Amino acid sequence: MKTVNELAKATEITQWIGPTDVVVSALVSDSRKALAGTLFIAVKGTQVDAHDFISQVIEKGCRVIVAERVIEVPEHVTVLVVPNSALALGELAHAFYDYPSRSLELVGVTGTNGKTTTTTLLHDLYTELGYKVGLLSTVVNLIGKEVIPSTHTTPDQIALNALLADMVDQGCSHCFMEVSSHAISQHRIAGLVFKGGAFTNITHDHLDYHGTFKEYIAAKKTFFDELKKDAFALVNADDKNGMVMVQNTKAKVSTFGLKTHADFKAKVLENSFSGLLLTINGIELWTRLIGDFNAYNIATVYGISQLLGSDSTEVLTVLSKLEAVDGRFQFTKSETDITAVVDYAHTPDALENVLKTIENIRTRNEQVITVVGCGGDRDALKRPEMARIACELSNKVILTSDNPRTEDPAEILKQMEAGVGAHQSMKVLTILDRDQAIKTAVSLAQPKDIILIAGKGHEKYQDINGVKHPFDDFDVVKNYFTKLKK
Ligand SMILES: CC(=O)N[C@H]1[C@@H](OP(=O)(O)OP(=O)(O)OC[C@H]2O[C@@H](n3ccc(=O)[nH]c3=O)[C@H](O)[C@@H]2O)O[C@H](CO)[C@@H](O)[C@@H]1O[C@H](C)C(=O)N[C@@H](C)C(=O)N[C@H](CCC(=O)O)C(=O)O
Ligand SMILES: Nc1ncnc2c1ncn2[C@@H]1O[C@H](COP(=O)(O)OP(=O)(O)OP(=O)(O)O)[C@@H](O)[C@H]1O
Ligand SMILES: N[C@H](CCC[C@H](N)C(=O)O)C(=O)O
Ligand SMILES: [Mg+2]
Repeated sequence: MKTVNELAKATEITQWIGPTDVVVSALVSDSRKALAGTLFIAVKGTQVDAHDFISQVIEKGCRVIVAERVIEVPEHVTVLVVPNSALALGELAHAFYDYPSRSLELVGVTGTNGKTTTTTLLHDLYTELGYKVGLLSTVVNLIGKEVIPSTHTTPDQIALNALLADMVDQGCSHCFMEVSSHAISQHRIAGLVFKGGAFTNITHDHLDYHGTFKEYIAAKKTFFDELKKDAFALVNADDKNGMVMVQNTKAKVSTFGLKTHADFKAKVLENSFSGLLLTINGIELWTRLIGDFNAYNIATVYGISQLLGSDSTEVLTVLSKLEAVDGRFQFTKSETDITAVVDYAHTPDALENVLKTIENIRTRNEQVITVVGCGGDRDALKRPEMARIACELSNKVILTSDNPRTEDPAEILKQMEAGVGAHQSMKVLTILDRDQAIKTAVSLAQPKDIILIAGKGHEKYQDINGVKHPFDDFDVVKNYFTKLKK
């Protein structure tokens, strides 16, 4: 419970209409969840403008409304007019939950790829170091070992602050969280105090939402623009937009990388199906993670740990024991010696990295068979690109469905096929049903071949028209492997 007076201190209010001493039991931004005593914040979204629901929530008993314009309400209702409701929602939610980020070492990781991997490694690292740690990620949210299912990469303002408050209540010292570009644009992280932020990389994704690559960069950069002076900003020195991210930051800037000079510099010595041997700032380290891109992730994690003041030797010892994240280069072998790799590569860059990793670590001239699709209601421009990359770096490609969501999967596949050059088309099969596509890959594979199943990684469902049908790439391929005769 909080009074409007207390809450109002947390955000800019341009006009205040009505009573000031009202008690608020909860914050709500979805009219369907409004109850008597709750404060309703009207946010204009991509589908609807919640200002249209204000009279409905007043009927349900809301006595306080936060809105972007003056609205006519009964006398007993308070209206707080704010310049930006989404921003106010973040700041008010932070205040409502007693400013939880101030009591945590909160570190945010942004970038196109590598957020889940780095934040999860950080969670596991700090847990091993003896701390109770929170994690907010695409795969799962964790408070220590307690699992809270994840619906977004970065939760909305209310859910996010409620989770951070639970972390504080349950004695967490740190929280590592993914910061998606959608979250930055929608002010889901407004009001939070970050101990530091890290930038992994930026490549083609989400242009459906941000419009242009320039706008996508600008959205990510805002995160660093808003870090405080005593925070750290760790960026990828090898990414051409790494320094762009921190052009206007007040935070203390450090870099990591493999190719150019960097404060935390990694060098890959060996790369195989059992892991990576690398050096970080000259110290040798063995990790179970696979692929050069994971050397970047390890360098990010190591860099953050040093910026948080942890002991370098202790950190490196633990890092060498950590397991890969679910659905990230997760592999299994059939009794007939076919390898299947399940990976969450759902962007052109990630797909290229994973296929190049396979190219580097395969020992003989095995065939690489790639099964890949692209999600519906997401950036369509990456579809032909991903098909082109799959063809260039595989011996055989099976184009299939990912999460079509509300789109026609056959149409998505046509857009992917447009990326396949005439000289490559012999390599390509299109099989809409993902289960059948995986089955076909298994039947085409010879002993020693490698099947890459890309795009869905850890996901346990296929979203078709809003219905989540149980589906797990790893289980499906393992099942077809068991049916193979030796
Ligand atoms: C495109 C997008 O990001 N949409 C997010 C956005 O929804 P929106 O702007 O479309 O909202 P809207 O439906 O127009 O509604 C506007 C407001 O009206 C309210 N409303 C709506 C209906 C109603 O009856 N009553 C009502 O009050 C809503 O609660 C909302 O406050 O705000 C919602 C509330 O925070 C999010 O749940 C929703 O995420 C959707 C489900 C989504 O799929 N988002 C994905 C793209 C996303 O956010 N992904 C990133 C990761 C991307 C990556 O890097 O891989 C993530 O962080 O998860
Ligand atoms: N540092 C990296 N650079 C490039 N590609 C990477 C990197 N780390 C992981 N990948 C690739 O990207 C895929 C997604 O990795 P991860 O889940 O860690 O990224 P993410 O940023 O959390 O993605 P999302 O935006 O969906 O939350 C992996 O399966 C792998 O193929
Ligand atoms: N966080 C990403 C996940 C994409 C995963 C892929 N399987 C798809 O459905 O496109 C997104 O929401 O765009
Ligand atoms: Mg993620």
